[in-house]
Amino acid sequence: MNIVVLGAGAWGTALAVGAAAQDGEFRQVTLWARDAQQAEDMRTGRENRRYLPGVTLPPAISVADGALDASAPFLNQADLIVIGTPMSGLRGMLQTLAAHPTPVAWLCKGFEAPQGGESMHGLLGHEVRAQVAPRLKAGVLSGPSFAQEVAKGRPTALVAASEHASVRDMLVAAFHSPMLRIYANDDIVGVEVGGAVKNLLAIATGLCDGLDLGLNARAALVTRGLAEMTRLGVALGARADTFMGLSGLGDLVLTATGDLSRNRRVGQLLAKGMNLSEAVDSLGHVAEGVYSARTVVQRARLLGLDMPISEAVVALLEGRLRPAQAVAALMARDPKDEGL
Ligand SMILES: NC(=O)c1ccc[n+]([C@@H]2O[C@H](COP(=O)([O-])OP(=O)(O)OC[C@H]3O[C@@H](n4cnc5c(N)ncnc54)[C@H](O)[C@@H]3O)[C@@H](O)[C@H]2O)c1
Ligand SMILES: O=P(O)(O)OC[C@H](O)CO
Repeated sequence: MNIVVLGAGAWGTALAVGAAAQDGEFRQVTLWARDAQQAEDMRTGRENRRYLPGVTLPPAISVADGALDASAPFLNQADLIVIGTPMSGLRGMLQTLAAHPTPVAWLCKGFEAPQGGESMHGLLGHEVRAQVAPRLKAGVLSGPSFAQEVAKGRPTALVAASEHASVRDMLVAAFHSPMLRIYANDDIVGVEVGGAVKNLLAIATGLCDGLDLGLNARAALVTRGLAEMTRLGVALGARADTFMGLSGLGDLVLTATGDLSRNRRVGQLLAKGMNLSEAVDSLGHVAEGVYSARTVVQRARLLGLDMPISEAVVALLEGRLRPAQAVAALMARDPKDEGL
């Protein structure tokens, strides 16, 4: 099987390693980086020192770079093309691949930043695809997964979501292995809402832990955050049970509690008094929740939904509330019934 991964950040590299390390079947993996210097460094050192240090690139990985052209031979030879960029790179990649017959999957989790001004709202990956590449057979690979653990072969379960069975099947064939279980799901709306909203909630729990508010408070945020995620997803057309799965509850638990999370780290740093741009710059990696949060709230408001935790996170990121004020605002809300 021939797999191409476009984007050599932490997660694209980890999945390239996961696919290339499989025994018993011929695998050729091409890892494309937009930065020629980074690509040369990976070729010579057999390591992605910038984004995934300490992990050796297996021989089955070849590294490509240069301007990405839809007619590049390595793209035409692929059985599966995986887009490993952040949400900010997805639209351009899908435009480039729009006429390709090969199945495509993206890895990014979030809402794209609004295109065309602040009054517009951002889109999920499948909505961007519908706009720019409607004929492309595509889907998303999501679920609880820190790149460093996958690259080291630690047990992980993911979900492959697409409306096309052929894309789900191709993702399972490409990545399912003894250490990496891939479940299939046809609810791409639910899977994408889960991946986007859990990032914002991880900022909230990072803040909660950074302020030392306690484990009770964190459990409350995770549980009521799951209710917000489900509320938004169902209103956008998802199935409620998807939020009990890997891309919903699973990824929320991982990201909201795991110290490898960059989104959680942003919340912890804000709690310590760092400003947002310093916190983001200190990561060296993307934290999608920072860029998606406003769209989560915007879309919830358009649908008439109440999402108080998400509202508090946006107020905090925009500097309208300080950390302690955000907590006070959440606790001061009127009593209500528990349900969704
Ligand atoms: N790191 C993880 O553990 C992990 C796990 C699951 C999902 N994700 C998601 O995967 C996506 C990528 O995360 P990451 O951790 O690999 O990010 P990262 O910050 O480690 O790397 C991002 C990479 O994308 C490249 N890039 C950015 N814009 C690009 C563009 N327009 N064209 C080409 N390349 C571009 C950068 O040069 C960099 O190599 C995010 O949406 C993230 O939420 C990450
Ligand atoms: O480090 P984060 O917060 O971007 O989270 C990484 C993955 O999405 C966890 O599943």
